[in-house]
Amino acid sequence: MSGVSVDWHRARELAHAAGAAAARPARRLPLAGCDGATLAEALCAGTDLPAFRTCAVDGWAVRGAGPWRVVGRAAAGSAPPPLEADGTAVAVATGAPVPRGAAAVLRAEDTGRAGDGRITGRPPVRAQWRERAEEASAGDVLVPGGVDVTPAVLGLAAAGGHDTLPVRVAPAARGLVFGDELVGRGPAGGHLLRDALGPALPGWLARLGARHAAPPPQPLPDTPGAHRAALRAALAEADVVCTTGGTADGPADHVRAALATLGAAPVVDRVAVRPGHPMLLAAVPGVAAGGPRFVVALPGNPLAAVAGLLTLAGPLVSGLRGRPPAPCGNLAVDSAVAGAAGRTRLVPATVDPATGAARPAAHTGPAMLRGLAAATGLLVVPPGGVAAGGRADFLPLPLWPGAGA
Ligand SMILES: Nc1nc2c(c(=O)[nH]1)N[C@H]1C(S)=C(S)[C@@H](COP(=O)(O)OP(=O)(O)OC[C@H]3O[C@@H](n4cnc5c(N)ncnc54)[C@H](O)[C@@H]3O)O[C@H]1N2
Ligand code: MOO
Repeated sequence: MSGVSVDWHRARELAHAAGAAAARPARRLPLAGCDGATLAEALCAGTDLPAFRTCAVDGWAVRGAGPWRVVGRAAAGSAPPPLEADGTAVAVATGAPVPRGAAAVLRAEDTGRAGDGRITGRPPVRAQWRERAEEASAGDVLVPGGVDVTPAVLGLAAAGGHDTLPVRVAPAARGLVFGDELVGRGPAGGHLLRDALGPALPGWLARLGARHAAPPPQPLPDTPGAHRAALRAALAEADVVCTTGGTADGPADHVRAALATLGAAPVVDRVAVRPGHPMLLAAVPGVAAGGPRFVVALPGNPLAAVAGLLTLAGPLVSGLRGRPPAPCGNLAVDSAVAGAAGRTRLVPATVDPATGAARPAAHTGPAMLRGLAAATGLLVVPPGGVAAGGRADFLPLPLWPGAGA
């Protein structure tokens, strides 16, 4: 595989389009299986919310002027007796239907008892009930399609009377870390380096909106055979496979050759960006029914790998989930940042809460994670650089599961 470096913004568009074209059809799943999926259609209220006029306090539903004679009791979940005469009251619980004929509901603590046992008190100015349909009428759109199913959306769907939802489930993802020089535990030292990507990949993929089954990847050998075998196995179970290392053209860089043997077709091969230039997105047809699967090959330098994740894997996963890619903001930048000749530069940065300006982090070399760990986004610096006080695009880091990029 070979190719001309693709512009950074264009690479994100191509990755998103590839994902969107391969998005699986929506499925109707029980609520218990929908957390973290994407709502495929608008969620509409199946009933009025609330479905009936509901007591908002524990106390007394009354009719006419007091004092009121107690004629019955309405527990939550049971049909209340009606109030048929002025001067009568029914004991009500929060959540019970307001009895027919009630003019008011009084809080228990605002009432007393007359000597003959009748209820005394003054009806409140504000109704102590929830009006039928005050939150929504049956058929109203509660949540638009295309958004994340969060626990709040699940609760709302249940309140609206739904047992299932039409969703696109999060694509399955698998990370593969290659490098003979890597150790999976303990300190770096001698000629060995601690793997900084295996522990991070599942979390990054979850934040992009994909599911990574445990356990985190462990380092694999830098051999053509190990690449082929690991890619084959991972593609059999995951929609998106993210590899790290072996993307350059050195003697131990095997990912492109391994992908060629699997019949993979490049979607984006090398991006005009620093760090992360040798990144690759390829589609692998025919591995499973229902559309191609994808390999995102990320460079081994840790910050370059994250740059690749946000450039290619983020928009790809958003497309597969039936969502748009995360938009870049555009911020003032509080100090000058040099450009990289002919390439976009991605620089970890924070946003100054007082001024709203982006502040480039320190320690942002391709092999460093220190600047990224403190950052909330990547500043997208054009090839000509940006002057202090100038403006640049800013891609927020996905910092919570499903946030997307
Ligand atoms: N002759 C060329 N050399 C390089 C080029 C090039 O175009 N021509 N590109 C450079 C760029 S840019 C990058 S980025 C890297 C890409 O390297 P690879 O994807 O082939 O990755 P490796 O060579 O395996 O590793 C690079 C670097 O990162 C360290 N590494 C790898 N994996 C991990 C990990 N999981 N945790 C921590 N560190 C890791 C590895 O030890 C190397 O130091 O290539 C440049 N070279
Ligand atoms: O992509 Mo590399 O990280 O520019 O050094």
